[in-house]
Amino acid sequence: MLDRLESSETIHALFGGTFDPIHYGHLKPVEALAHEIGLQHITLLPNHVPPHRPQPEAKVQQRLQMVELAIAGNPLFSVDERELHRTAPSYTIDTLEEIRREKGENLPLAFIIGQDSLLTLHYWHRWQSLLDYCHLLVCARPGYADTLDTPELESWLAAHRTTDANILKQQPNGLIYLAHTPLLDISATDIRQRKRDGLSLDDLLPPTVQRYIEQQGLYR
Ligand SMILES: Nc1ncnc2c1ncn2[C@@H]1O[C@H](COP(=O)(O)OP(=O)(O)OP(=O)(O)O)[C@@H](O)[C@H]1O
Ligand SMILES: O=C(O)c1ccc[n+]([C@@H]2O[C@H](COP(=O)([O-])O)[C@@H](O)[C@H]2O)c1
Repeated sequence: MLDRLESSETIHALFGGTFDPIHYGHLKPVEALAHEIGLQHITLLPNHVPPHRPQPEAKVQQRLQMVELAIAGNPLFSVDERELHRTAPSYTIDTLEEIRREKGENLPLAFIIGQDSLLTLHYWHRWQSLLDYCHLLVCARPGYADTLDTPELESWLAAHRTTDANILKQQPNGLIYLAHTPLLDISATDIRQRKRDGLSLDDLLPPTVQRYIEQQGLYR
C-alpha cells in the first residue's frame, strides 16, 4: 500500500450508527465536519446487530426508513445498507475490510465516530486493526471527557493523531483526527425517553422523522 498518495480530492467517509432514531446530534456535527475538512460526501451506515449495547427498539426497516427521511434531499448524504443484510453482529472491522476490497488500497477511507465511541474503542472487535483500513474522524460530544483514561488507548491515540486535516486526503488510512465540531447535547436514549414521557421532540430531530415516529407508534 502506498504510504502517501500523490494527490487525492476525495475521502470516502462512513458514519456508522444504530440510529434508533437518527437525530440532529448525528446530522449537524457530521455536516460541520464535512465543512471543516472538505468532505464532499458522507455515507451513513446503519447497523443491524449493534455490538456492545442493548438491541434497538425500532425494527431494522423502521431505523432505515428514519435515516432515509432524515437525509432526503440532502446531497451530502447517502445510505449504505450492507450491515442490515448481515445477521451477525455488525463489527466495523468486517465492514471496513469489505469496503477496502471494493474501493482499492489507495482511496482514503474514513470512519466517523462521536467522542463517546472513542472512549470505549478498546472494547471494539480487533480495534487496533481499524486504522489498517481507515482513518478515524472523531466528533466532539458534550458530557464525554476529552482525555482517555485507558493508557493503551491514550498511547495509541498519541501515535496516530494528526491535527492537519490535509494529510487525511494524502494517505489511505492510519490517522485519527479530533474535529472541532459543535457540541449538541442530544442522544437517542433521551429522545426515546422523552417520547415515552410525552415531551416534545422539536429541535432534536427532523420533522419528517418525528412524524414517522408518531405514525409508527414508536418508543411508547
Ligand atoms: N450528540 C452527538 N454528538 C456527537 N456524536 C454523536 C452524538 N450522538 C451520537 N453520536 C455518535 O454517532 C454514532 C452513532 O450513535 P448512536 O446511533 O448510538 O446514537 P446515540 O444517540 O448515542 O444512541 P443511544 O442513546 O441509543 O446510545 C456514535 O459514534 C456516537 O458517538
Ligand atoms: O466493531 C465493533 O466491535 C463495534 C463496537 C461498537 C460499535 N461499533 C460501531 O460503531 C458505530 C456506532 O455504534 P453505536 O453503538 O454508538 O450506534 C456503529 O457503526 C457500530 O456498529 C462497532
